[in-house]
Amino acid sequence: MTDKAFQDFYPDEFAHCYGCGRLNEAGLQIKSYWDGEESVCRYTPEPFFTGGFPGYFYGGLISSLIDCHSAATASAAKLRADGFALGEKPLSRFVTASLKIDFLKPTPMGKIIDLRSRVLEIKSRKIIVSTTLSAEDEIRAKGEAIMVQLPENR
Ligand SMILES: CCCCCCCCCCCCCC(=O)SCCNC(=O)CCNC(=O)[C@H](O)C(C)(C)COP(=O)(O)OP(=O)(O)OC[C@H]1O[C@@H](n2cnc3c(N)ncnc32)[C@H](O)[C@@H]1OP(=O)(O)O
Repeated sequence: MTDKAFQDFYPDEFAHCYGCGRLNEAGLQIKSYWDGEESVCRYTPEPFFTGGFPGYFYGGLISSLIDCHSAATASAAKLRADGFALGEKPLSRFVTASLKIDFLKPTPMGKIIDLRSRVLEIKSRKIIVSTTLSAEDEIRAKGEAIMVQLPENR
């Protein structure tokens, strides 16, 4: 058992992403954890991440959160599928091959954003992750990401 996040187990060279890199001081530094078969991430948007209407969250950041949480979920799911626990070996790095976002309802600023992901498919280097983004207990956006594991030599 560990209270560390998935992103804490990325090797340093893969820890500079704007959304999830723990070594990117100007980044969002999101943190993802297992909750049974789902992964979770909680984030409160900074006030300047406002979208086209005051009081609502910028859609590009919604996409970023879903993207980075999905990538971390893919990495952790691969480790788990290979029979290892978090911390037993560094996570493999997955990158986004495809990302589809449905914006279902506006997302209010100033509220905790709750991301939940499930793995739909693991096939060799490819993992498909489905994610919901909620605020105030309502789903505001959904995403489906195709994540591909970087080959060792990249
Ligand atoms: C320190 C060193 C760092 C070095 C980092 C260098 C790289 C950094 C790059 C990251 C940047 C920074 C990080 C970010 O910012 S992540 C966000 C931005 N993402 C990127 O920049 C990724 C750019 N794309 C690529 O590098 C390649 O296209 C990847 C690696 C994704 C796949 O190319 P690769 O040749 O490896 O894989 P493959 O062709 O054998 O496909 C494998 C499987 O995936 C399926 N598939 C693929 N694409 C799609 C698609 N669009 N829709 C649906 N499915 C797709 C494909 O059908 C197959 O499935 P299946 O047929 O087996 O079922």
